[in-house]
Amino acid sequence: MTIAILGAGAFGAALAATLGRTTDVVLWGRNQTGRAIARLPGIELPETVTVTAEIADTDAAEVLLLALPMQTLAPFVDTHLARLSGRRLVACCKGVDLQSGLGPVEILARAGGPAPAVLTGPSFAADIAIGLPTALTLACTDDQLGARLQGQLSTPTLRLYRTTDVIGAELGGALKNVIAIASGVVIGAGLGDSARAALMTRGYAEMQRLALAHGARPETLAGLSGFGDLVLTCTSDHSRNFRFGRALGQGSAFDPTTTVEGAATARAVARIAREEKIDMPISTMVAALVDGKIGLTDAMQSLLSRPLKPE
Ligand SMILES: NC(=O)C1=CN([C@@H]2O[C@H](COP(=O)(O)OP(=O)(O)OC[C@H]3O[C@@H](n4cnc5c(N)ncnc54)[C@H](O)[C@@H]3O)[C@@H](O)[C@H]2O)C=CC1
Ligand SMILES: O=C(CO)COP(=O)(O)O
Repeated sequence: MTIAILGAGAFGAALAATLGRTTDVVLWGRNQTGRAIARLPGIELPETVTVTAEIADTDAAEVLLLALPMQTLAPFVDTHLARLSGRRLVACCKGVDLQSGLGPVEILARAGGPAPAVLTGPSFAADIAIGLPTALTLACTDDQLGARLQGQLSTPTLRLYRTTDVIGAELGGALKNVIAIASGVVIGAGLGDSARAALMTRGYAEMQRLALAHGARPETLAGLSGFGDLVLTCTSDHSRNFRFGRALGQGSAFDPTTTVEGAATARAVARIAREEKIDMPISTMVAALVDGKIGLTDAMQSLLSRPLKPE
């Protein structure tokens, strides 16, 4: 069997590195030259991985993993619709499309193939690539297909759990990035670990509020794709979302070419919360901070002065 990975960034390359230990992989990057991966330096891909800049090389693969930044997914699918049509697709991105408010699986469904899946959960690319133990969620509404993918995409060090709750898995992965930015802000502004714990907990409450309103199951939010990834991303210096928030909190510069999924997703979530009247104070504040519509002091004041209420 051959698996194709579209997107030779950090996550795509990490998946290629681990999947290449058990199967043939084609890793496609739009500007890829040679085998070195710019976004994941120092990783040597196994011989089973073909690295290419020619997208037609992915045409024979049984499964296609799309490891692209969320805001590029919809235009990518539209551009390559004929090529993706009817294929077995797995989204490997975390976020909400700013333009449409859709998650990655609904966007992949445009290609009209078997039920698309999403692979999400707590994992840093660098950890997966060097074979450190990692557990992720594979979500697919078709459980038979999900079970097949679970087997095909698990490796000795990458353990996949399965669910049919696609909405819950997608929203957990999208929303935790927004809360990770907020956690970074708290740490960057010197507010301390206690404040971060409070923020993560209240952030988790608002993740659940939005996800359950959209039909997610609570146990999915409590699993790897929700709680698990929230913990990882809010507490680790390896997270780009956390580091971006920390730079905001410190008032320091941040490399604008870094992929920070939570920034656009915060804007999308703030809009959804407003339209659907769902109380999402932290995500709304992150969107305002990212867009420079509010300063740090006002943001903190506004969160701390909310009416007291039962937990
Ligand atoms: N890096 C990590 O540790 C993890 C990342 N993810 C998710 O994976 C997704 C991708 O992130 P990374 O690989 O980390 O980002 P990255 O910044 O390392 O790489 C993104 C790649 O996408 C390519 N790309 C951008 N726009 C494109 C387009 N229009 N067409 C084709 N290629 C395009 C870039 O050239 C780059 O190679 C994100 O949604 C992220 O949340 C998920 C788990 C772990
Ligand atoms: O999603 C991730 C970990 O699960 C990667 O986090 P960052 O995108 O914040 O680096």
